[in-house]
Amino acid sequence: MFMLNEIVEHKRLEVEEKKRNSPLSDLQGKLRDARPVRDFYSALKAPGISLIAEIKKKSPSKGEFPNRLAAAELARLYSQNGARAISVLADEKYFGGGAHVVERVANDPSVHIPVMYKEFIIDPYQIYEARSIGADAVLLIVRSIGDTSLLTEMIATAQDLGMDALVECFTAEEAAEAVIAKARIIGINNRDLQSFDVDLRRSEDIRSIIPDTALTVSESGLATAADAVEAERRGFDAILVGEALLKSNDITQQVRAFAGLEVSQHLKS
Ligand SMILES: O=P(O)(O)OC[C@@H](O)[C@@H](O)c1c[nH]c2ccccc12
Repeated sequence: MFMLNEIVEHKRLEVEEKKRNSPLSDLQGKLRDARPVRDFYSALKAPGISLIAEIKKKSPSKGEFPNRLAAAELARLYSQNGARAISVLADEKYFGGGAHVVERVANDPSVHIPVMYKEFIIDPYQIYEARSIGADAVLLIVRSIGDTSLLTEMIATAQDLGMDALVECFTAEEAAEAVIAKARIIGINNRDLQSFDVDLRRSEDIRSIIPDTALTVSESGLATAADAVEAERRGFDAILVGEALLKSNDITQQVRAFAGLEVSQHLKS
């Protein structure tokens, strides 16, 4: 079975269990006490390429990442070195994250940049969960939602709660669907979640069909700061980077390089 299908099937069971343990009405009650929303859209729109730095322990394609820092420490390091937003994996089984990890990062007093709840969202319930634990944005994967009217409803739900949605696509058809569903931020995943192949060029072709009214994010497989410069040159507003930061033995330096704060050695001369 393709990996994305397997994850989504498992997610349905998880969401049913979460709903039994804390019904939607409980989450709605918690919304009042959630920390105020930080503006993800404006963070990405700021001049220059915006780095969304990711926190995850492992992934189905890469296994465990060597980094040993706790999530909140990583988040502080990201935010102090030029990242404009943080993406935290909420999925536990496949990515080693969890809602509690998102909650810890989003409520850390030293983290001042917006936090995205990175999850395989298939039910509006998860969007309420994201806000109730202090997240500022959610990821919506067109392929796992699989229905334009549900996608439209979920984008609206996120916005009603004051959050933004990063709507992720793999193909031109999915990008067109995101536009129809009124996505304001559209991510193009360079890695196919079924085959795991990374193709940075394909995302440029897809980007060209997205109107300028939406912000665009190049996601996955960016390996060096030169890839960030290239994404900017191709007109992307932001990049989403995980592995290249998490496996670096100088994370501070690597974050600064992707954020455009350091000129890399070979460009200096
Ligand atoms: O670690 P990378 O290759 O820099 O990729 C980060 C991010 O784009 C990737 O984790 C991702 C993008 N979309 C997803 C959807 C689900 C899980 C993971 C992802």
